[in-house]
Formats: sequence, C-alpha cells, structure tokens
Amino acid sequence: MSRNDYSTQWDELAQVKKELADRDWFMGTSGNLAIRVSTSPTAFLVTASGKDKRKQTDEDFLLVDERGEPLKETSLRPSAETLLHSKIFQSSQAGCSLHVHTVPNNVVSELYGDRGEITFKDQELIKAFDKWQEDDTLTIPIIHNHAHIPRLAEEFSPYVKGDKGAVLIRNHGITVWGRNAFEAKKLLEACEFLFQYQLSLLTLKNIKQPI
Ligand SMILES: CSC[C@@H](O)[C@@H](O)C(=O)COP(=O)(O)O
Ligand SMILES: [Zn+2]
Repeated sequence: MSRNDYSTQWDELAQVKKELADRDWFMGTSGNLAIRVSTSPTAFLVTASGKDKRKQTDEDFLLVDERGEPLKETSLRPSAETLLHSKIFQSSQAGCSLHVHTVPNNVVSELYGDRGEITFKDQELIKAFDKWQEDDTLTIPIIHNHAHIPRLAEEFSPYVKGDKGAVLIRNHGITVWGRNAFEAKKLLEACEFLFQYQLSLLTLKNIKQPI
C-alpha cells in the first residue's frame, strides 16, 4: 500500500490531531490516535511513539497491521499503546480511536477508580452515546493502569462491546472510539465535558466523596 492509498485517512487523522492539539490535550508527548485503513485484513494508521503530537510532520503516523506491526520498513515506532487500538479495530467495526491524558480525566479516574466505573445521568451530553431517554445512564469503566501493555490491552478488551465506547485508565487517560473520526472526537469531547462538570460540581458543593 502506498501513501496515496490512505491519504484520505491520513488527512482526516491529521485534522483530528490538530483539533485536539488546539485543546492542549497532548501534554508531555502524551496521547495517541488511530484510524482504520482497511478491514480484511485489518490495517490502520497510528501515531508514531514519543513525538510531540502538537507538531504536524510527514512522520506523524505509520501504517500497521492488526497486531500493531509496521506494514512497511520504517525507523518510526508505533505508539506504545498501539495494542489498545488493535483490540478496538479487531473486535469492532470502529473506524477511529483516540487516547488523551487530561487533568479532568485523570482526577475522575482516581476519584471513582475504586468503584471501577463512573455513571452519568440527567446529563444532556450522554446523548452523544445514543442515550436519548430521560432515565438513560452512561457508564464509563475505569481499569487499572498496568505498565505491561499486553496486560493493559487484555483488561481493556472486554469493554470493546461495540463500534463506539470509552474506557478510562486510572491515573493515565481515556481511550474513546467511534465509527469514524467525527464520531470518536464527538464522544471524546462529550466525555471531557462530563468529567469537567462532575469535578466542578463536587468542588462547588464541597463534596469530599464521589457521588
Ligand atoms: C510520555 S507519557 C505518555 C505515554 O506513556 C503514553 O501513555 C502515551 O499516551 C503516549 O505514548 P506514545 O508511545 O507516544 O503513543
Ligand atoms: Zn497514554
């Protein structure tokens, strides 16, 4: 496959990357992004490891197979967390997955980490996840931040139940996926809104325990 064969996906991922960078969601080189290029066999573009994702270069992404191995000779290393993106693309029809570290997602993951999840109700933005009914709830699982990435990917894997979803990794960040880049970004923004809301509410009400 030549660059021409996936220039659309490249440009789309570059655009999302720029928009997330504009939000300052890539502090300290954190974060990684992936977009599907083909389904059978699975192939996807993923961010190169260790780079400042706020910068735009011709070496921002590399093409990898379903196991996250580069499909072409390259000096670039795929993201350290490529295996999580692999799990998503292998187990669903998702087209794009996004991983960012923010202070709100980290604080929420720590506050609610012992519960293993956080649930939102009576919040307009849960509609982003197709929760349209008045009694609907949105639950985001929180998993342990295993340093061993295959172990982390194993714990992450059962939560990939559909073409869209979100998982918090405790004191690390969030991984969100959707059918395409537009949807993945929408879901990520909805999650970050909900986290910021929850933290503001706890602060303003002076609530010490998670509710
Ligand atoms: C430098 S801290 C962040 C990393 O440990 C990791 O969690 C991360 O999100 C970025 O890793 P990367 O290999 O660049 O995709
Ligand atoms: Zn990370």
